[in-house]
Amino acid sequence: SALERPAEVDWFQYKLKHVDVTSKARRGEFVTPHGVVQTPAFMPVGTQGTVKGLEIGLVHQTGAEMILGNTYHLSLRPGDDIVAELGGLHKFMGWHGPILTDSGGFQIFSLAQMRKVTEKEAIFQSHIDGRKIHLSPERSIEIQENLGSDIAMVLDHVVELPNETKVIREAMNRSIRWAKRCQDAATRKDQAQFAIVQGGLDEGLRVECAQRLTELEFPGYAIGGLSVGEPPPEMYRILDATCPALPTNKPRYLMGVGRPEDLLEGIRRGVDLFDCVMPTRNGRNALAFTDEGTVRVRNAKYQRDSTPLDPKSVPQVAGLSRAYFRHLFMAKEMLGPILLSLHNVAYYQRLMREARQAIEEDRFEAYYEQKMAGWSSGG
Ligand SMILES: CNc1nc2cc(C(=O)NN)ccc2[nH]1
Repeated sequence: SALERPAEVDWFQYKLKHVDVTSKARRGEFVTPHGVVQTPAFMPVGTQGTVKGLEIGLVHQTGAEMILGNTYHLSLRPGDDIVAELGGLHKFMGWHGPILTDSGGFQIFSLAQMRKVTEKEAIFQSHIDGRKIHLSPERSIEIQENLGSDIAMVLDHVVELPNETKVIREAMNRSIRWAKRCQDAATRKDQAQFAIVQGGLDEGLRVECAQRLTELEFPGYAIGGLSVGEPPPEMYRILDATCPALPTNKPRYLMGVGRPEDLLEGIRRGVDLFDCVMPTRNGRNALAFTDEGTVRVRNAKYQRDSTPLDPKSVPQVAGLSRAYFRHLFMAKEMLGPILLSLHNVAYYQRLMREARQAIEEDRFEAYYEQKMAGWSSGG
């Protein structure tokens, strides 16, 4: 209702609240029509209108404030027209907080078969039934407006790495032209578009791309085309070059990242927002994140281990033994993937809460050192 929705005038204004004196870590917040997002923040991925394995109330319990939906998947099934007819994605999945939808650019590169990219659009075959799909900047925005997300990502041309500089530059230039076309295609005032910086692992291209997209004055900026197999230090090198080239009064979103250590490495370089399938995908595959590193709960050494997986986890998990988790996965019980996905998403949210607190108290570097030491301790 109007009572709960923040005033329109505040929508999508990023407020930089504090910069940690020991690093480039930022504490901020931004307002969307479905609520405020405290940053740094991690978005659980809800690809097909569900954060896999988690009833939506559990997603809320973890402390997540914004979730991600995939344009490519939802447009194929059930269809963005059907979601629109049923009141939009918030109502469809029962999540009434902020939603960010990606544009499909990454799925073209990572998922679809027989793809062809022209100046007009990307053409590819559905991975569900092989149907030919045309995805243009205009169509991507139309889908995201049908879904009714609060933040829509522009459609960009993601190319695989490593690649020739000429190919990366041409894809980057096309992505900038497509970003403008997305801006021109917008019809909803209650949806903001974030631009996406591309440019491969070339610092010069990344800075040029960031500058040219900044001139188009988007409310937020993503750094895309990373975490696609490059060594982590290469990703950090690109962040070192790209973050300073982006406006300080707009959110910075690192797409598809990452492991807990990648989140802290991103935050200390000035990144505000993350999304990644790792907490849920690894949860389904019996891998738990803890302050002492990852725990493969199927490992035989846990067969008689009465110790809790993580005493600081959510109540549903904190009292259960490692032996019980091993049993659930060995017995292929559904509860295994469900509880470990819940634990991992809650772990990522606790990490973000601790990071926000550390930035406010100007001790982020010390917090970073302490977490890195714990993760490499092999607990
Ligand atoms: C898991 N790695 C990973 N890299 C990504 C890059 C993009 C991107 O550039 N979209 N335009 C999106 C999601 C990603 N996930």
